[in-house]
Amino acid sequence: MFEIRSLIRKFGEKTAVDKVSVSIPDAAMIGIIGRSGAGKSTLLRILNRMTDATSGEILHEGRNILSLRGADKRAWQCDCAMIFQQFNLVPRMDVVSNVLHGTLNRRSTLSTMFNLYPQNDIHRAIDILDRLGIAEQAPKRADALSGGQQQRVAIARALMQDPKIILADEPIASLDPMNATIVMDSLRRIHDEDGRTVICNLHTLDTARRYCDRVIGMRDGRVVFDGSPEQLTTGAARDIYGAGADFSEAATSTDIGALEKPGRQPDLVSA
Ligand SMILES: Nc1ncnc2c1ncn2[C@@H]1O[C@H](COP(=O)(O)OP(=O)(O)OP(=O)(O)O)[C@@H](O)[C@H]1O
Repeated sequence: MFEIRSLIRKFGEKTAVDKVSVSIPDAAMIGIIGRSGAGKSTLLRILNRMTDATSGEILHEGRNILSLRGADKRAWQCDCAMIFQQFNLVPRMDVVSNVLHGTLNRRSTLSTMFNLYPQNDIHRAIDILDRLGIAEQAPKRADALSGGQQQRVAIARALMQDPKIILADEPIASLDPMNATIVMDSLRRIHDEDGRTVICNLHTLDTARRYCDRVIGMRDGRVVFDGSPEQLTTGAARDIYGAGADFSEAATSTDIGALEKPGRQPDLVSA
């Protein structure tokens, strides 16, 4: 479990994250929603220590992770893998080498320079690709794959780090509905089977409702909603998006919502 306390991040006059306090239990599957500029990416980047906070604390196992330096900071970043909207693969490199990049933090500079990977790591990378249904793509160049396949390679690279937490920043924003479903199914399965915490920034309500056990809504840097998908009514969504009475859920939905949610009753949504 980790606890975010009074987290603030300012960019000049702009407060991107404004006194956010949230507890994240172990093995959680959480969706963060909110309109563009609400502070979702900045929050995830602070969690992973890619961006510094202006003030506040993130407590984990008795330590404030915002104070970690050097090897301790790198160890935290290993425990806390990040997935991005644009996949961030090395396009001209083959798939398996991209996945092996997930081990960079624990390898020597020399072995990295000469692309020398232990046999065990190569087998593990292929096993992870197999788990994600793309083992046959292993020898191909990353840029020869579809967007959905590339995002699964990025997930495989994250799993190579054996992280406790996966932070996914708009992981399906560049994908068509079918590939978005495959990627979200993969993240949910990783959570269910491995007990890893998954925190996803999502810009569509239906995806958050369908895949997450808890939804956090941000508006102007603040947390304005924190509850179950069932509590995320149209009225609550209207508050999060700062919309008027003419707020339409369709504007924040993909076709994923049209699919039946596995093992759940259809969501009852009322204003
Ligand atoms: N490096 C930066 N320099 C200046 N301002 C920034 C920087 N990063 C973010 N911001 C500002 O902070 C606010 C929050 O941005 P952030 O990207 O966290 O929002 P978001 O909810 O993730 O939006 P989106 O879905 O569009 O990515 C925005 O007003 C943004 O312009």
